[in-house]
Amino acid sequence: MPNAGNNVAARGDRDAAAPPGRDAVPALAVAGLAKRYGERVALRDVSFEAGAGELVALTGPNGAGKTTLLSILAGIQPPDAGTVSRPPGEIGWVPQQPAVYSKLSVAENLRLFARLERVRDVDAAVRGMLEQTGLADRADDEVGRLSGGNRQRVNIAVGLLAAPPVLLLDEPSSSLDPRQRERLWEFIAALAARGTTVVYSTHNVQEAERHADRVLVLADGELLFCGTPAELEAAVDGEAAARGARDFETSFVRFLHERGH
Ligand SMILES: Nc1ncnc2c1ncn2[C@@H]1O[C@H](COP(=O)(O)OP(=O)(O)OP(=O)(O)O)[C@@H](O)[C@H]1O
Repeated sequence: MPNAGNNVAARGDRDAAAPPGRDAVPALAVAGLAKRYGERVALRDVSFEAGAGELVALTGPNGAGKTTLLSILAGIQPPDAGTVSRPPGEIGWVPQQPAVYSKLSVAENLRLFARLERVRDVDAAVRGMLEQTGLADRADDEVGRLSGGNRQRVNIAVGLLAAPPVLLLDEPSSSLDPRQRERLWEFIAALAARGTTVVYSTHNVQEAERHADRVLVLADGELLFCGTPAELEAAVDGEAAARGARDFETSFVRFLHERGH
C-alpha cells in the first residue's frame, strides 16, 4: 500500500518513545456514549480509552458522528447517555471553525483566551504557548495575516492555554497544504510525546493510519473499529486482498460497506 515505508517509520519513532502510562489508569475513558438529534441517532454506545501521551485518530465518513463525539468530550453538548472520565475543564478543544479574532494579534488573542479560561499566570501562559507553538516571532502579527498553518497553531495554542492533559482537534489538517500539514503533524506528535493525550478527527483514513497510535472508525454513530493502525490495515487489507483490491481507501470503503455503512 502507498506510504507503507513512511507508516512504519512514523510509528516506529512513536513506539520508541512509548506513551507513558498507557496501561495504567487511562487518561481518558469514554463509556456508553449515546446521542440523538430528534429521530436521528448520531452516536450509539460508543466506548473507548486512551492513555497519557496517546495519539488517537477518529475517522469515518461524513455524518459518522465525529464532531458530535468530540463536542460531547469537550463539554459543548451533553450526551443522552454514557460517561466521560474527565470534566470539560481538563479537556482542551480546538474546533474546526476557529474562535480566534483575526483583527487581534497572536499575543492579544492568547491573552484574551487565557483570561477567559481564568489561567492563573496569564503572561507566563502566553509566553509559554508562543514558545511551544513556535509563534514567538509572530506574537505581534494580526492573526488574519498569518498563513493557514500558523493560524492553525494559534487555534491549537488557545486549546492548550490551560495545559489540559487531553486535547481534542476537529479536522485539524483540513484547510492546510501538504507542507503545512506535515509541520502540524510534527507539532502534534511532539505534544503527544510530552504526555498530552491527543484525539483528532479526520476524513482521511490514510492520515489516521499514519498519524496515530490508535484509530477509531465511526460510521453512522457506531464505533466499528478501535485498534492500532497495523490492526486496521490487517482488517481492511485482509478482506480486500481476497478480492484483489489494491488501493487502501477503496478497500476501506468496502470495509465500511460490508458492515452495512
Ligand atoms: N445540531 C444538529 N441537529 C440535528 N442533527 C445534527 C446536528 N449535528 C449533527 N447532526 C447530525 O448528526 C449526525 C452526525 O453528525 P456529525 O457532524 O457529528 O458527523 P461528522 O462525522 O462530524 O460529519 P462530517 O465529517 O461531515 O463533519 C449527522 O447525521 C448530522 O446530520
